[in-house]
Amino acid sequence: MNLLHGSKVWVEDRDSAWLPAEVLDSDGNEILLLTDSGKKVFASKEKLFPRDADEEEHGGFEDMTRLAYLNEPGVMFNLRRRYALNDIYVSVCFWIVDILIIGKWSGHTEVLFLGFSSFEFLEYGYLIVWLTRKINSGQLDVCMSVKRVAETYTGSILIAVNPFTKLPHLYDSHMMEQYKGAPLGELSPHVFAVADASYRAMMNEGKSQSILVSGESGAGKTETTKLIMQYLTFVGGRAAGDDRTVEQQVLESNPLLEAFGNARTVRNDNSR
Ligand SMILES: Nc1ncnc2c1ncn2[C@@H]1O[C@H](COP(=O)(O)OP(=O)(O)OP(=O)(O)O)[C@@H](O)[C@H]1O
Repeated sequence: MNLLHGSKVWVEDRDSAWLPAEVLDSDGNEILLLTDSGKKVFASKEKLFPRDADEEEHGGFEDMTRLAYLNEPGVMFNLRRRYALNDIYVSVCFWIVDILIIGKWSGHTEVLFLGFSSFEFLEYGYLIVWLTRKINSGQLDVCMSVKRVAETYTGSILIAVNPFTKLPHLYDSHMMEQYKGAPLGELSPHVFAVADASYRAMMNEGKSQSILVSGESGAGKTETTKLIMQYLTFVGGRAAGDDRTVEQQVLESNPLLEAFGNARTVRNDNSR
């Protein structure tokens, strides 16, 4: 990592977890930093993370893979910025980026067609590393052209930050209508987008789908699952021969769900 005078970094802090800071002096074993709050602190090189100060200007990225540095403080800061605007959902999208490379090897023109995951591509400058390795090992003499030819969507993780407050505008019928049939990634990240994608996959492929909702106690798993069920009842309609709507049927099963395994935890007094 570049630690010249003026380099932007993240430094660990006991109260705020991470603080934005700038390098003042990197000559000694310990790096001297000036935090954004005006404090001078020393920190060892291994404990610092690079920071892109330009990204701090706007309200955060919907897709975390757009961050210049996908490190812990960068991710936390992005979530915090979006949370401050009541944008509680953020996605981490995976794409396969297809790259066409034209190069020369032993006087012959070589055309290579390669697929990189968006993570490799964005986080590690993987392509540069890969090309350098090819050239160093004599597998490529000259690289003449590199072109990004296609991007294929492969999967997505949705991160939800518990708002601990009611945000009805996020879940009303207008919102459900918007996400109905919209390709994943076209609209802002949302639990309805994930529910819709799995519903479409089930209908189109005729196969069962799974949505994994994971998090610590009190993170919002039960609320998220209820929202998924609400959305599925909205798009699912009613089974032939049953007068009850799917929504009625699911809601009728809720007291049963709630009757099992209720146990208060330190993080959640409504744990189940
Ligand atoms: N999307 C949301 N909107 C508003 N409030 C929420 C949301 N998600 C969670 N909450 C709040 O957080 C509380 C805890 O959420 P929830 O019961 O879903 O957690 P959990 O992950 O299921 O916890 P446990 O593992 O302990 O059962 C809820 O009672 C609710 O007040």
